[in-house]
This record gives sequence, structure tokens and C-alpha cells, in this order.
Amino acid sequence: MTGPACQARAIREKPSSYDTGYGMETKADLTSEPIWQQIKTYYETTGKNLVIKDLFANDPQRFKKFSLKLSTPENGDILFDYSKNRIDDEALRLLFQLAKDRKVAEARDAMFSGQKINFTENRAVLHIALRNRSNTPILVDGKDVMPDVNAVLEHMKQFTNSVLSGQWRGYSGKQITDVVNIGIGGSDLGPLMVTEALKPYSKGLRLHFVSNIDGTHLAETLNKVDPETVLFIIASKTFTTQETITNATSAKEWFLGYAKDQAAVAKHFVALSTNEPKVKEFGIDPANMFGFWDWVGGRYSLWSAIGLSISLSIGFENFHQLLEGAHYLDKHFQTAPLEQNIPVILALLGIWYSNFGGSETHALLPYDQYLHRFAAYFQQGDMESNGKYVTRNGRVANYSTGPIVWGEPGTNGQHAFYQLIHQGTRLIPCDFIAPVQSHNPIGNSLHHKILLANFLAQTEALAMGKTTEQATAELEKQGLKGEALQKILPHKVFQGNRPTNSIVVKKITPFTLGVLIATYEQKIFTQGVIWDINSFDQWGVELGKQLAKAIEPELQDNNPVSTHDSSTNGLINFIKASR
Ligand SMILES: O=P(O)(O)OC[C@H]1O[C@@](O)(CO)[C@@H](O)[C@@H]1O
Repeated sequence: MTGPACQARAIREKPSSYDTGYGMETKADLTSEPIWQQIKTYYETTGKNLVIKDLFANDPQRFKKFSLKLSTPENGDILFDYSKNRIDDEALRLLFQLAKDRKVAEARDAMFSGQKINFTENRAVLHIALRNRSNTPILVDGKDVMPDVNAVLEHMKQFTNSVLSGQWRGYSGKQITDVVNIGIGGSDLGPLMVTEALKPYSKGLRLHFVSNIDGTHLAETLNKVDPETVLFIIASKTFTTQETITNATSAKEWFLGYAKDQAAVAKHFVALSTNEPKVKEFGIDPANMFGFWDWVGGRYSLWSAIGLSISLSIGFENFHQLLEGAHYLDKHFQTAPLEQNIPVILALLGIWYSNFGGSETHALLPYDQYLHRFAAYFQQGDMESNGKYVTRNGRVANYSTGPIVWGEPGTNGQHAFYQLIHQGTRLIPCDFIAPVQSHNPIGNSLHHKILLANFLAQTEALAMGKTTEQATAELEKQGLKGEALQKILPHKVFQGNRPTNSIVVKKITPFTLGVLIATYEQKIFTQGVIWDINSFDQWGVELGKQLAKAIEPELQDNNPVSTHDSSTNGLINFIKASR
């Protein structure tokens, strides 16, 4: 036997006795857990037949029972409404028991205490320390990490204030006007999403983000900036990512074409990394380096020095508010009982639909144009964390793990893909996010009222649908009858019963954005624990890089190749012949 089946057998035989980093015994296979079978039975006998519309009709208190409110210190209440789901008390009771049996709370405490739960890289997972504004000691290898965290924050603050005040000058004595963040993945997506989401807080610098190795990305950006007034941020945890180092090198060459003097680099290039030797090798002075640590995962790094472009965009105080918001949610995650724990509830609902309801994706639908990169950010956050098929004890999972995450802001999505959500054949759980207040209340808030009306209408329509009787009455009112009515009628019926969560904040502020991001981070963590996967490594991104390194030299000349499968050979040779 060869191929995947053989590989799967090989993986399955791996001993399951090695430490998986939680300091607990390795878990049994998820589907062999008694509680899993209980949930499966309940779903098959009752759960799959639950009708949201009937659940509301039978319980006038449903909204009250299945919604939670967080009262933030200065940013108003945050409402989390999960009542428009296909769940009842028994389903939730079973799901909370699953979280208990899979030791979610213990794993959470292990993460927060600095245990090396990222066991394939032997690392702690401590993005929570980056925003630990309570400064409670968090030890890694016996050393409290908080003094170092605070030292980097202080460096970020000083640098931000120096640039924004005009004290920091370029090589010709001019103030900085533009910042170009060169990074990819977690060194790009977080800063980009947050600076877009918090544009109303901009202090005036123009932010640009270059990530793709496609020369277009850098070329288009360099056309917009002035070498005398641009600051390049080279953001890379490893400082070895080919796209980033190539883009950074080209940017430096472009810059020196104008500045001429190598000494000018120090005024226009800073680095964000864990790898000081590589930063020095590139030619950036360590004094211009903002460090972080291997226990910061790339997709969880916007709270670290990787967030420097955020700080430069909105000011350090607002960046600090972002940290405060995330810390506020972390404390909720650490202290709230599982039954009132928002990230845990989101995680369990996701498991209810994906592992029992057969859903494959999860939609994030922010009704706020500034949040237009929110879903894209969590494509990495969720899919690079939980897109795994091997469990912590080295076996191939016989159940679904991470969902496909996607989404666009409302109301645009309504004119693109909501047809499928409403009347498609697939179960697509959707999270709607909406601010009560807009940063742009133009037209006496007419626009925002229409936006909110659409947000509210969509979750109602998805839940309640439109019956045959309702559709018939509407068509008759339009004058249709008989055959003509019967022809169109089936297409006008909405099954409804499409589950949604609604998260409503007072306004998208640095604090509330921090709460939202941390909420989804902790949801992802919780699902990873229940699925018993390591949510914090990303070996799956390595094979493509390795093969690209082998193919790149083959593209240097036009000699035909035959070292690959016939498709790859054919593609390479076509490209060579077409140049
Ligand atoms: O920050 P860096 O080390 O340049 O990595 C960039 C991105 O590359 C990865 O795909 C890992 O290789 C993401 O996990 C990471 O955020």
C-alpha cells in the first residue's frame, strides 16, 4: 500500500505517549469520547430537526436566554446574540459538557501560564502576554516576560512619538509622511486590517502595505512615495521569508538610488523581528529594530512590535487601547464560566454545525466598511491555526477540523453571495458584526440607519425565511394566479432556519476592535483544544516553499525541464517557450 493511505497508516502508528504540551495526559480520540456519541445521537434524533422560527415561537424569552452583554469600562456595552441558532437547552448542555470533557479550561490556563503548548516547536503561546496590561507575571523558562514586553512597548511609544512629532527626520531633513510596511501573512494582515478598521483615528501618516512577491505590489507603492519622506518597516518574525526579504532588498536599492549614502538607511528603515543577526545582515541597525519572541505566533503578532505600523497610523495611545480591549476579553475568557463565555460559545456553535451539521465554511460579515479586511485577517488566523488533519497525539483525525473562513462587509455581500446563503443547498453559519454608531453619520445618519436595517433584516430573514403561504399571498397581491403563480412560487419560498450570530458594539474603537479580534482568537483556540490539534504551528506552508526553491533556478534559462510530473514539466516548459 502506498500513497496517502500508507502515509495515514504511518501517522496513525505514531506512539501517542509523548507530551503534547498541556501537561496533561494525551486525549482519547474525539469521536470515542462518550459525550461525542451523546451529541451525535442528540443531533440525529433532535438537533437536526430544530427550527429556529418555532424555537422563538415557543419561548418568548429566547433572546434573553441566548444572548450575553459585556459592559466595557469606557466603550459601552457589547451585545452577543446567539439566539438565532439551531440550538436548545439540551444541545448547549451537551456542548458545554464536551468543552469540560476536552479540558478547555485547563488548556486555557496552560496557555496563559506560559506552558509550551506549541509542542512541535517547543514554544509557549503568549500573544496574551503582549496585551497583558495588568502586568501579572507570566513566566517562560522561569523568567517573567513582562519586563521585556513593556520595554518594547516603550520603544514603540518613543519611536511613534518621535515620528509623529516631526522630531524624526529623513536623510534630507524632512519629516516622514509615508510608511511602507513590507511583510506578509501575520506580518501584514493584522497591521493592514487594523489600520483600515481604525482609519478614523489616523494621525495623518499615509500607510502602505507591500506583501506579494509580485513586483507590481512594490512597484505600485514606490510610485506613490518620496524617498526623502518615506519610512520602510521590514516586518518579519523570522527575517527569512523570501517575499519579504526580496521586497525589502528591492526597496533598499530603490531608496539608495536616490539617497546614495548607505548611512541614510538608518533614517528610513526599521525592522520588526525575532532574528537580530538577520536584521543586522540586511543592514538595519539593531537600534532601529523592534524585537519580539518565538512565543509570538505570526498570525497572533499584531499586538507585538509587528503592530508598529498601527501605532504610527493611529498613535501609541490608541494602539495601547487596542491592547486594553484584547486584555479585557482575555480576562473574560479566563474568568467567565464556560456557559457565559463568549469565545467558548462561538467555538461550540461552530463545532455543532461543522462536526454534526456538516457545514464546511464560516462567514464573517461585518456591517462596517472600515472592517473590510476583517474576514481576510481571520482566513489566516483560523485556517492557518486549525487547518490541520493530524491530532496532537499523532493520529489522522476522523472528524472535520478548521472551517473555511470567508466574508465581505455588508451590505456589499448582499449583492454578491447572499443568494447562496439564503437559498443555497449548504449550511453556512454566519457571524454578523455591527456598530450602533458610525464614524461617518452623513445625511443625518441616514446611511447608517439603512446599513443597520439591512444587518437586522438579514439575520431575521435567514432565521425566519418566507413560507409558501406568505409567498403565495405576496404573488396573489401582485395579481398572479393559477399556472403563472405556481410556476414562480417555489423560487420565492425561503426555507429560513439559517443560523447566525450577531455581535453589536457601540462603535468600532481601538478598544472594541481589540475585544473583537481577541474573541475570535480565543474561539479558534477553544476549537483547537476540542479537536486536539496544535493550533500554533504551520508546517503545511513549508512544502510549497521547498518546491518553489527547487523550481526557481529552473526558470533562469530556457532549457526544457523533465524533472517533475508531466503537468509541472509542461507548465514550466510552456512558460519558458512563451517568454
Ligand atoms: O513574519 P515572517 O517570519 O516573515 O512570516 C510571515 C508568514 O509566513 C508564514 O506563512 C509562515 O511561514 C506565516 O505563518 C507567517 O505569518
